[in-house]
Amino acid sequence: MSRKLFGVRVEKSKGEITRRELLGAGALSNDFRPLNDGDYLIFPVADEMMATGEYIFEERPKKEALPRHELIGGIAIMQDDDVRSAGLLLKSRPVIHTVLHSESAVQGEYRIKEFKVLAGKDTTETLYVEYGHRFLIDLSVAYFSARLANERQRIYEIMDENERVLDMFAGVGPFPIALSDKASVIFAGDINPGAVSLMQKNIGLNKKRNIIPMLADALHLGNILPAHSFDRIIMNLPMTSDEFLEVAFKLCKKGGTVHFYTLQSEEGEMTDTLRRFTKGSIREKMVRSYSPVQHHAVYDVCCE
Ligand SMILES: C[S@@+](CC[C@H](N)C(=O)[O-])C[C@H]1O[C@@H](n2cnc3c(N)ncnc32)[C@H](O)[C@@H]1O
Repeated sequence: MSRKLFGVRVEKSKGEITRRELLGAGALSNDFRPLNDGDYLIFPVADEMMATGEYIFEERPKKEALPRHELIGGIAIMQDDDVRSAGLLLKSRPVIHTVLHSESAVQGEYRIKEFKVLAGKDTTETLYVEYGHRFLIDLSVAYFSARLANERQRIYEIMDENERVLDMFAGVGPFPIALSDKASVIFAGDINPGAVSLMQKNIGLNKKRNIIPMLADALHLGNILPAHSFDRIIMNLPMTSDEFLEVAFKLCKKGGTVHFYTLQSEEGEMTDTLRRFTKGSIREKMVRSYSPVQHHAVYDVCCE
């Protein structure tokens, strides 16, 4: 829309300084575009006293607020089934190639969501980069969330060199790949063949030589791997990881650490359960809020 407004006409060489002065004085009508007039610029102003005349200005197009979304590589995931907002999101950043609507919560043994394509390329695959590591992700095949990126980095930072690590629910391999530079070896199991296949590709993509991917039910790991042989064990299956605690503490060395992830409503909810397995220290930390009544927590548990 165009409108007749007061304006200040200045030489182009003085354009930037004038713009800043008008902005600083609160006089610039920023909803309208400045006019280009040969060697001059004309800024729209609210104050007649400052004006050099009246001019016709074009209104700037209003930026629409983008819908809430989670970004994984080139895929934006929206909670709402809204095709129009998905179109805005797709155009907002060149990196976004697909906008999905998550039609379900994480579900089933493989912890996968159902997705519908709202805009862009018809795919659930993308390439995601986290702290310099690259991951092939296929959200319809295996679980992945970028929200634990800082948590993976936290564990990397507290680790010692040459640790033996076990990830019992490794998915496409984000924890093993994030930790591999410090570890001597990482055993990484998952029950989902699709996740293990992507994990193998991700190990190759990041040229890691010390990760052993395993297609395995974590319940059987106590029969496959030597007892008390790991310095650090990752248990990221928040809904049901308590069912695997016996196996984890059988495999953890004395003095080693189990990182136990869970969904809970109150702080300390799992402390008594964990106390059954160790006399060592139990430290709890909130990872992120999950729903109005639950949060994702991690317990760093020392095996004694
Ligand atoms: C919440 S996801 C976490 C994946 C990965 N750690 C991450 O952060 O992206 C849990 C994973 O556990 C796997 N899983 C579920 N039950 C399992 C079991 N009994 N044994 C091994 N893996 C299992 C699922 O297939 C899924 O990939």
